[in-house]
Amino acid sequence: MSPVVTLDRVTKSYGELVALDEVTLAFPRGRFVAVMGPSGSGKSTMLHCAAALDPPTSGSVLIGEVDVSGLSETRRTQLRRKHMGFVFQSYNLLPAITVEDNITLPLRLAGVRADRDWLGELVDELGQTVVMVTHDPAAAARAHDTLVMADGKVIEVLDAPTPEDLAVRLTRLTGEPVA
Ligand SMILES: Nc1ncnc2c1ncn2[C@@H]1O[C@H](COP(=O)(O)OP(=O)(O)OP(=O)(O)O)[C@@H](O)[C@H]1O
Repeated sequence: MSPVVTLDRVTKSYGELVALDEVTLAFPRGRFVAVMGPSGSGKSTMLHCAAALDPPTSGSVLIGEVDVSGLSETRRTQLRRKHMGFVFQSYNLLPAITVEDNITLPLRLAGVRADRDWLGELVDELGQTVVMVTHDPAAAARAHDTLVMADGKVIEVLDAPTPEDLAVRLTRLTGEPVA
């Protein structure tokens, strides 16, 4: 069963730049959550902190009961391999293997065989949590909830928005029409 991921006042700074600004939120078990927002709003930074890829500058990240913010790189890697699957934008995918294999790669690196019959039913049947960063309102509208980010903050949490709702909100934020 996938754990709930909780961010409590998580800030990530790169020098003077505050990429993530005191973000507090929870990714509940069994939810499919989309993350939208203008380029540079902090979507990837938030996801990297939530998935224990990067440690926050301040605040805490809990994966289940475990506070991962102060863990060593080695411990974070062990935790990721057990609990997380990743599909990055194309530059980070391994092109020779399938999407399914990309998702289960961390599990297999940890020496665990993924049961093929379980894959796909992940969210609805097994309570897996899926977080998807996208610029596509139609893709985000397939999620249960959509987080909208701007300037390192989560400015809205929308419950089952339509693609049109999302396009209007993003156009307001970016000043450019969203397809
Ligand atoms: N490793 C880094 N070093 C310095 N600045 C960074 C680093 N990673 C991200 N940033 C900065 O942090 C801010 C947030 O970046 P982030 O990649 O999280 O935005 P994003 O919303 O995912 O953008 P995009 O939609 O373009 O992928 C940006 O100003 C970015 O330049």
